[in-house]
Amino acid sequence: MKPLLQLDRVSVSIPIDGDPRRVISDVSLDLAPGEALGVVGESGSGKSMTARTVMGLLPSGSSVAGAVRFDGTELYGPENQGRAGRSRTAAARRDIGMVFQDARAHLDPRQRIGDFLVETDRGGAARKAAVETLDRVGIDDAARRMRQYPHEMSGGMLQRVMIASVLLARPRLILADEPTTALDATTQAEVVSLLDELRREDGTALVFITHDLDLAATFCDRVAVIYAGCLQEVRQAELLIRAPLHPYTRGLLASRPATDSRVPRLPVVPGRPLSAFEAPPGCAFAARCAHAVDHCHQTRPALTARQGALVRCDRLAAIEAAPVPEKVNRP
Ligand SMILES: Nc1ncnc2c1ncn2[C@@H]1O[C@H](COP(=O)(O)OP(=O)(O)OP(=O)(O)O)[C@@H](O)[C@H]1O
Repeated sequence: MKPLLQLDRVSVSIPIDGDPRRVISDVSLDLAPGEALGVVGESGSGKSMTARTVMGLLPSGSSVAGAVRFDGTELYGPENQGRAGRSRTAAARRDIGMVFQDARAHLDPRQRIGDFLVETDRGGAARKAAVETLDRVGIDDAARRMRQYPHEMSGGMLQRVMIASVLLARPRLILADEPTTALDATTQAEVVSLLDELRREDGTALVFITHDLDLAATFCDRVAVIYAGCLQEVRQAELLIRAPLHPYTRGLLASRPATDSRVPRLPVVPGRPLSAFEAPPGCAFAARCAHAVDHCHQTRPALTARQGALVRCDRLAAIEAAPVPEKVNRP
């Protein structure tokens, strides 16, 4: 099937303290219409920047190499030049919605929910659609809620409002960037189930960005694991959990808490995660990898097809001899 979203060897640099710094390194990913893709990695690995690249929300002075295509239209790339290119890009992006981590930070505290959802010059039909959509995302008494301000609602409700605002634009792709991280565990589960239900009903594709590999694997068809701005493994979700290939994926799985989702996550994988611009020339993960040999520190592995996965590791033959890690219980 023709991909809806395609990242083709995408690298991104943003200005940090005045200098261009690489935050995404050579990422290639395809997403089919209606597919849910989890993007998982530790803090600073470039997950948000990947979504921001697709949305055109990079800081000014950023540069993008490679190509990003949405439904055949280049959002970045050699074809996307000049005024005509920019207007095609803007039109294509109207079919993409984004849900951010902290809904409250994206809402104007002085604006009523109804005015946020419906531009003032739009008529009664638009208001009716907004009320229906609030109802659909599980907000009771939606007509009354339209008149309320953000401070009158909980974080979970505001995230539902954000989801409603995205749905009102009838997107074909939703980018959800840690949409539940700011919420308590019960509300988290409700919001994730809601996103899952809505996208299945509407046939919308979803990119679900999270630290939580289990959560991504539960709700997504495939999961991409990213480290230091670089795609390390992408695979069908169930297989990735059951038979991870990359040592980093194995490490993420081994260091998750056993069952209780209220327990804070253990620090994943010993050592500190790196940003792309800090990564050494060889394998970005080599410094933290128990299987690394000299070669790994010198040569960056290519993304290679293996057992239905794409994986970036030159030591797989050696690692396959090692057992899949068990869950580690809390001390
Ligand atoms: N506004 C910014 N100014 C400077 N550096 C930034 C900015 N935003 C992100 N970065 C840097 O870009 C790199 C990638 O960050 P990104 O936010 O994409 O990571 P992430 O995987 O989404 O992390 P998190 O889970 O913490 O949100 C990191 O090194 C981060 O420090």
